[in-house]
Amino acid sequence: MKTEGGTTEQKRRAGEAAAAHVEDGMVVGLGTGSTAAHAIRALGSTVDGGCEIHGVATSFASKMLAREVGIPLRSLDTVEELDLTIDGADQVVTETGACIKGGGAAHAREKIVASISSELFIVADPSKVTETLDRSVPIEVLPAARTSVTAALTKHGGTATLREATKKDGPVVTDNGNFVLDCSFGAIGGPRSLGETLSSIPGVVEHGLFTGLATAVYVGTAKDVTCYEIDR
Ligand SMILES: O=C[C@H](O)[C@H](O)[C@H](O)COP(=O)(O)O
Repeated sequence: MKTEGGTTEQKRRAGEAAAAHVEDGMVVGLGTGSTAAHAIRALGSTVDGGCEIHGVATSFASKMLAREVGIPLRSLDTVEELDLTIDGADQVVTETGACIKGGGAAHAREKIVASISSELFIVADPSKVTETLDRSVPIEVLPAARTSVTAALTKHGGTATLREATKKDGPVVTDNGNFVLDCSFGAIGGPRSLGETLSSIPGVVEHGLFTGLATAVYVGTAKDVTCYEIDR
């Protein structure tokens, strides 16, 4: 599992602080990645303690971890709404909650789950916090559209690279059977409008720019956690 950047302790504090808000009866979106995994483990302990919740996984990885720690699951294709989702980010602006996600190629399902959640808590370590988003944006594409989408991204000022797998020959294949283009735009001044542009390109399944979704950002440090509440 990807662990670049912050320390395990920072991630654990953020994940556990967010998980502490889960209450009996909630349906909870389970994010993907090394930081969200700490929240999933904390929720497993809550279930062990008698709290009755259901989880909705955003990836095969989070589904396996949720099963391992005993969280009862509902399938994403059966739910209309969720109470709360806890998820990580590759980069986040704490003032607005805008973030880049998809370092683990899970952003398509993550965005569906976030979009139907009353609350979205982003959990992060300090290395993820920025004033301006400027990392590459992961873009999930239909395999047949990788060349046409790459050309469209170039026209929009981006430089796209097909994400290669590390322990398999060829490209990364997402849980949905698609490819991922990592597209650099430099500093992103208007993430919402860039997101709308990306969504309009035929063949794009989903992009990793999340705007207007987060309701709080939890940033864990070595000693404590800071919570930034977002007015969305
Ligand atoms: O596709 C993966 C997700 O968007 C992750 O939530 C994101 O990459 C952050 O992961 P991590 O907490 O491991 O840095």
